[in-house]
Amino acid sequence: MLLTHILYKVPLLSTSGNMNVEVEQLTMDSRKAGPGRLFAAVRGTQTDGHRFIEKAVELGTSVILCEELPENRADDVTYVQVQDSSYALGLIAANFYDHPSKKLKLVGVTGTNGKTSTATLLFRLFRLRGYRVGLLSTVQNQIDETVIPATHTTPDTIALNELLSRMVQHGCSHCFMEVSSHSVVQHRIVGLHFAGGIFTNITHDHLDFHETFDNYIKAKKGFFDQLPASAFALTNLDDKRGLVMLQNTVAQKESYSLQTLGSFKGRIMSESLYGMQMEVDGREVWFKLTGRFNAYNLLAVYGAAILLGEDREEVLTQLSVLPSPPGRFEMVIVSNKPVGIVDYAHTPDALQNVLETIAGLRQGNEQIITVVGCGGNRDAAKRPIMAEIACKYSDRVILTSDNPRHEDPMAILEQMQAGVPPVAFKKTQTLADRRDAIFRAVEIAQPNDVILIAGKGHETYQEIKGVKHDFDDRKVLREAFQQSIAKK
Ligand SMILES: CC(=O)N[C@H]1[C@@H](OP(=O)(O)OP(=O)(O)OC[C@H]2O[C@@H](n3ccc(=O)[nH]c3=O)[C@H](O)[C@@H]2O)O[C@H](CO)[C@@H](O)[C@@H]1O[C@H](C)C(=O)N[C@@H](C)C(=O)N[C@H](CCC(=O)O)C(=O)O
Ligand SMILES: Nc1ncnc2c1ncn2[C@@H]1O[C@H](COP(=O)(O)OP(=O)(O)OP(=O)(O)O)[C@@H](O)[C@H]1O
Ligand SMILES: N[C@H](CCC[C@H](N)C(=O)O)C(=O)O
Ligand SMILES: [Mg+2]
Repeated sequence: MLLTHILYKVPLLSTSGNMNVEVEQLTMDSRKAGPGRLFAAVRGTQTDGHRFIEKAVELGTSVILCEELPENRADDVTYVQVQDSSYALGLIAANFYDHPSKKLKLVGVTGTNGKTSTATLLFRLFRLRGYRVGLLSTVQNQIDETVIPATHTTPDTIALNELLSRMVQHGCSHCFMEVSSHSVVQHRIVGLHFAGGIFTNITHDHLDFHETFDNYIKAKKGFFDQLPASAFALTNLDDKRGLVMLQNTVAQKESYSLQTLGSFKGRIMSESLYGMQMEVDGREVWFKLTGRFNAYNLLAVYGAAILLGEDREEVLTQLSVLPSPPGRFEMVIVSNKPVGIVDYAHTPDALQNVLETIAGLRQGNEQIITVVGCGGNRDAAKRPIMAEIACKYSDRVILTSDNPRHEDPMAILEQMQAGVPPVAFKKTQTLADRRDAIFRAVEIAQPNDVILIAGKGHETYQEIKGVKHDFDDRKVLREAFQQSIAKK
């Protein structure tokens, strides 16, 4: 595509060189630069892409997008100077791929917890309704049946537009995507045309990145601020910040609630570990999902489907057969063994929700045994809080490693231990090896107990010092159950 076409509506500060050059590929990584390519120099958290402009030029790159022009410029290279490279790159990527987001109905889900659950349920519901659908989520990206591994919750702006254009080529009518707060701040979603936005909730997370809770709220709100008037903005009225999100949006304001009157109203009538009965807009429905947090997810999915023009009755019937998304309250059951639950709860709020749900469904004197850890190189403030929550709701707690990444596992565990109240010392144990921790939980459990393995959900690896080792909580738990059967 011609550079001049790619730059349509991009605010430019200056340009130098041939503007009629053809661009065949976009990249923000100098290592992938080369002839026929545009390299966007983006300022990151670790380094500054501007430092690699020379490298990109050496590799024969045709066009450089940057905020500061280098002093020594190559004659055969075109330089485009903009105020903000990542913002400009959003517009450029949308132009380059010919605005795929306008050719399908794109719905974004944002919030601290529930994005994957809500987006995945919407994807499955619309597949069930016979549409061709796309999904961009933490667990995986999908174009109908084709799975494309995900590296981020929200892909970078180039990958995002490329995936959307593949969805359009495949004939997808809808795409449901997670919008992480990082993606809003890093302008990954600039230039996208949304048909709708959903807010789930906001609680403590990612303060390592956003620094203050206010910045974090602003990041989430930034998504609704950029929605067009043709879109719907569906918010959770029961969240303290639900209305703030919609304060400045020009989109059609809609809401859902379990507590007050919203556009979509729900009520839990009864629940068990295996499902729940809800009243949704006056209709009674049994869902395979359980827990108050899932009642919110289901209500958001129902609301979005109706706002997208689907039939109420049909939507509820189809929603009632959907299972939990992978690693979200996923049951691992081996005969005569305790109930195992693998859940991606990796924030204080999520852990509290899951444990409250389990505690609420307890029938008699079953014990709740929780295995939990916290990821390295991520928000450290949540570590003691998560340990405290685990102790509050569980009869036994095993503190273990999540993805230590580049941190010392024991140092993370010490920070978690700081949150264990003295009265809970006796019931708490620390085993840094996650496999050992899961086996230990099975060893101490009685047949009716519930074992919660929290934090990693669908993940199939454990990241230690930059290396991803095979690890799947569900498989390890199943192995532990089987070994305990074999021992008897
Ligand atoms: C903190 C963060 O979000 N980092 C993301 C960000 O990296 P960065 O801006 O820090 O990049 P950097 O390493 O400083 O480099 C700056 C620029 O120089 C370029 N570079 C660098 C080296 C080189 O030799 N040549 C070169 O051109 C890089 O390609 C980059 O464009 O932009 C990169 C490219 O898009 C991402 O891969 C990277 O994600 C890292 C891997 C990450 O872990 N991100 C997490 C925190 C994240 O984004 N998570 C959210 C979900 C959170 C949630 O809701 O749970 C997500 O959306 O996934
Ligand atoms: N609506 C909700 N409110 C609160 N907690 C939830 C909700 N939905 C799910 N959870 C809990 O939070 C965990 C993460 O859920 P999910 O993966 O859907 O969130 P997410 O927003 O996609 O997270 P991430 O930011 O890591 O992408 C689940 O395993 C569950 O314990
Ligand atoms: N998207 C989240 C996932 C955290 C999952 C948890 N298992 C961990 O590794 O901390 C993040 O990157 O912060
Ligand atoms: Mg997610």
